[in-house]
Amino acid sequence: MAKKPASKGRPQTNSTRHPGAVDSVKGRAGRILNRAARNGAYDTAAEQETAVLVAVPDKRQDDALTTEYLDELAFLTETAGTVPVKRFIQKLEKPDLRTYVGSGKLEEIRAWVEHNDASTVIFDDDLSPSQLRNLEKELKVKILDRTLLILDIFALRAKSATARTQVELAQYQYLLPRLTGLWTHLDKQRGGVGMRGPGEREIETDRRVVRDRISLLKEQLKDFDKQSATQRKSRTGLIRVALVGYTNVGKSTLMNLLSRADVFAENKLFATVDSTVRKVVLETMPFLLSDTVGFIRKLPTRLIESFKSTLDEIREADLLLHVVDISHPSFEDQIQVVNDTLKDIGAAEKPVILVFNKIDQYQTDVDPASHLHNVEPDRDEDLIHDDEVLIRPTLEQLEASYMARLHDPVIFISAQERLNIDELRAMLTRHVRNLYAKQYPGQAGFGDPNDYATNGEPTEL
Ligand SMILES: Nc1nc2c(ncn2[C@@H]2O[C@H](COP(=O)(O)OP(=O)(O)OP(=O)(O)O)[C@@H](O)[C@H]2O)c(=O)[nH]1
Ligand SMILES: [Mg+2]
Repeated sequence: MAKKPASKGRPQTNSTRHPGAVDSVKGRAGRILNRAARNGAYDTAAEQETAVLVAVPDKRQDDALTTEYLDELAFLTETAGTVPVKRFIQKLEKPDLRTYVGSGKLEEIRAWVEHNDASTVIFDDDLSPSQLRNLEKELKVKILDRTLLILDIFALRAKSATARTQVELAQYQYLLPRLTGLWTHLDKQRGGVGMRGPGEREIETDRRVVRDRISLLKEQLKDFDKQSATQRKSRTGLIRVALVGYTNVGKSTLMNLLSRADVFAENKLFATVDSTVRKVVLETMPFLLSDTVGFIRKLPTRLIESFKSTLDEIREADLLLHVVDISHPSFEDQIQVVNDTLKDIGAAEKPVILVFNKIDQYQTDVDPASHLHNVEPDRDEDLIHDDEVLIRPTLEQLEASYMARLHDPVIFISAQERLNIDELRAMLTRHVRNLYAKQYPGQAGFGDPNDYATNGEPTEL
């Protein structure tokens, strides 16, 4: 039996957050999207829901890694306001082309879902349009994949017009190839073989409506880009520093600390979707500091690209503060994901300070499955041992090895407990000063805080 989730006190989410489904796309396309949302096909948070998590690791994938990936999926699920209750794992050479898992495992999942009345099944990889359709048909509950789940959290978090437009664009781009399948499916249901429902031409018209919407959103984003480019021009003459890193590592906490700003920080994934820029003054030297959206593994490049305006903050930075949560069991993996993403967006060559955060929380033995505790394991797979702990090197050992190994400057801090913050400030000051000397030689302006009329206080830009 599944452990029933405690739903009391959990946040209730009851909106259909798919954007165009309800209010953006008019006409038949809107109605069809709307119906899809009502059917639950793309609605990720109709009410307090329970979710089954499914992973299909590569046969060679390490079991501890599978646990960590699933743990992250459970954390994402919780962040989206859904309670993960059960996990299924199937090791395969390659996911099944038709239904992602094999037919035996699919039957197991179906039986469990039916017996326990779960409302959603979430897959840890992206599903193809036909996999999504087949799984919906077989399991008869809402099917989500990783991208859709992340998009849903983005939609929940995005506040600024730019961020909302970026999320909406990403959602439509995700949806477009899936519409064809969805409609064919609905049409078939209605008319059966040889049905004379809406013909190809009509479907094509509907798809065009969605494509038009995508073009419109792209145009809007271009306007936003122009505005922010103008804004950025007015800020020339100042060195730009960007906080980057995996999601939930403490970027916003550090931003608040360094700039005395009030940026939303929370123990949830993707607390920050909008980027924030502040002017910070250290030892009378001003510079710009921006807080950005966190990265995560398996984020499709297409999705990253719709966040272009946000990522421009990173691309145009003179220095990156790469924040790492050293207390996380897979922090090294996370560093790699961030470096790969930086490469993807063309920001790999920038100077970096590697900031290892959360040293207060560092333990030598860690549980790699903190979010999976109330999630019933897959009994058929002997992969996850709940009492499994990882034994790690001491913080001193790690510090020594990272200091020796990396070319980039490294610092170990706790933003929350304010450990080593003065050292970080000093390091940052040194680097920013050098950048000024290099980029604005002969310009001594930053020595006088009055030049910038900030009175030493951070300014919202
Ligand atoms: N123990 C500990 N917790 C920290 C530290 N720094 C931040 N946190 C916590 O970690 C969580 C995430 O912090 P955020 O500052 O929101 O992280 P972020 O990198 O901005 O996250 P996203 O915007 O979601 O990508 C919050 O609950 C913080 O309170 C630290 O030094 N030690
Ligand atoms: Mg943040």
